[in-house]
Amino acid sequence: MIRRLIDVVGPEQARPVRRMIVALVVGAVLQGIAFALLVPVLEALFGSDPDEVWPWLWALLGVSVLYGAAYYWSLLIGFEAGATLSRSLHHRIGDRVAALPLGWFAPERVGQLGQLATKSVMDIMGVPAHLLRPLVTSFVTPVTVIALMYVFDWRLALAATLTVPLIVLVYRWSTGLSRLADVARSAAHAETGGRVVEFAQVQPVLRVFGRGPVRSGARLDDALRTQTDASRRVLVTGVPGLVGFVLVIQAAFTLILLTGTYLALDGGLGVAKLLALLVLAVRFTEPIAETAVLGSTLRTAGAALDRVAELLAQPTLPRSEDPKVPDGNAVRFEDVSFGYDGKPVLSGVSLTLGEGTMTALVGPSGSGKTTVSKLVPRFWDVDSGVVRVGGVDVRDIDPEVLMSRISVVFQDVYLFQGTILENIRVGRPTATDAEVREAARLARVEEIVHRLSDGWDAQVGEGGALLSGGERQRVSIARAILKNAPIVLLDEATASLDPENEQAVQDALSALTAGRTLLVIAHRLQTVAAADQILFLDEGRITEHGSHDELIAAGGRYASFWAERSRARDWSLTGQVF
Ligand SMILES: Nc1ncnc2c1ncn2[C@@H]1O[C@H](COP(=O)(O)OP(=O)(O)OP(=O)(O)O)[C@@H](O)[C@H]1O
Repeated sequence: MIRRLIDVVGPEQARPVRRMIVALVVGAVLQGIAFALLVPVLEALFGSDPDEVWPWLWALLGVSVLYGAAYYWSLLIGFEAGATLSRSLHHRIGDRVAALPLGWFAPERVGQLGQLATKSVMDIMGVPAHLLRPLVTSFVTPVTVIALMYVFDWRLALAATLTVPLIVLVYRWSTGLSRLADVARSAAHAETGGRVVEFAQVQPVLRVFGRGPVRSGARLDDALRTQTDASRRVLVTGVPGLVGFVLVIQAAFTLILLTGTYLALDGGLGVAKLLALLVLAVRFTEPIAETAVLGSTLRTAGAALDRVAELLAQPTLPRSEDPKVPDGNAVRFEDVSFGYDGKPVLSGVSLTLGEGTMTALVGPSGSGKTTVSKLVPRFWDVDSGVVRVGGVDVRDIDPEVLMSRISVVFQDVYLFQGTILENIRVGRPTATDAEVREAARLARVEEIVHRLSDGWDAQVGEGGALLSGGERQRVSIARAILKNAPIVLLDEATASLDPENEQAVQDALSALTAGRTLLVIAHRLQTVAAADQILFLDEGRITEHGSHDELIAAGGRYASFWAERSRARDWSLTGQVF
């Protein structure tokens, strides 16, 4: 646990943790010595000359004062270590997150990250202040006590030593039992959390289809039942372990008691010394018994450490040692293959997006269109082949330079809590107010602003919840216009927009895309018709490419698709139609 903690906080922040451990060990040894001094104190008190007690009493007082000082010192370091730990963990998590490839940020990961930066960090912060002390004390104090017992009576000390392996075994057995049940309970908690969210999200769909909350309610009920069962299992499996551990400690004490009584009856041990050693034996077992209740807290902290360690071990986006500057803004894929977690998605894709031209990418759902667009800004790196921007492998371009050349407009637009202007300014934080307003005008965001009661100061709500889908996309296009990057990657909205919004989005796009290298994942007839070239992607391969006329003349899948869709009135190039 301590080694994992030091690994996670990093070597430079490990010093306060190490100092804390030293303070705790010193404190625990002094505590053990103070307990052991009770033996000569009691012996002297019950002996023939009670005055002999004074030197021992002074020694006990001295050790107790030193123990108090060590305790105070460890408390101070504990608080300092907790604060340093939280700062260092947040920095390390933040640095790693900033260096992770953009593809890592799937929605579920973002949720986990929130948990990690709050709850897991809190759990780890508590380790120095609340866990290290009992952990160190429960080990070091009994060891000191046993070692000093050997000074007073080796036979009783031996009896105490013999109980140690048994205590360790039972401790391992009891924590092993609870660990399995704890894991099941954590999984059940997570599942219930997910079902509660689903239960809330699915309400509109179920009610619209007249089903009521029955099905998802049943799933939630199942999850709650599993959670209750898992919690009961924690008790059922945890309690025997706990009771077993307490019993073995009692047994250890009884063994020492019996040995001592036997030795006293035999005349080999004085009653005063026996009493004193029994007091010592109590001090030997007490700290160990206290660790029994720490099990679940220890596992929680251990799990938090594992989660943070896992994030810190995520590979970051490799940066070139010798970055090159792209010459121009054409984009080329050369024999690119790529897969997610070993599952191939693109194989042998070669394509060219000429500088200042528009390319429409069409194909069935799941054929890999979005993946193609995400390889350009290095959301992921290719498995084989090369993606080039301006003739340079994107892996050899400084990531900031690469991103400065690319604007991305996805379907799922995220807006920050704030005003519309603040949201547009994200495109180029150094832009003047006039530039931001001009971008807003070109993307037809001005019209939205006029409709809102607070005008430009209106808040968009978290995630842009107070705007419609089409309006959010217009704000996102305004951001891209303000950024003024020469390469634009655009995932055209599949969701139907009302005619007014649709026209506004089209106008906004025209303002954004004029004269740029444009890759558009096309879903609308007019977009495909306007493209300089069309690429047809099927199962991760470009199966057809050319202009609209060429592809129609070739009579391939694009042509049949075209014929079919031309018959339909409100058509779209989404996957279901293929
Ligand atoms: N982050 C990811 N992790 C794992 N698999 C993924 C990920 N993103 C996409 N995939 C898988 O890769 C394949 C291609 O997905 P992609 O989104 O590129 O297709 P698409 O042609 O854009 O589909 P659509 O038109 O439906 O958006 C799909 O099978 C998808 O399930």
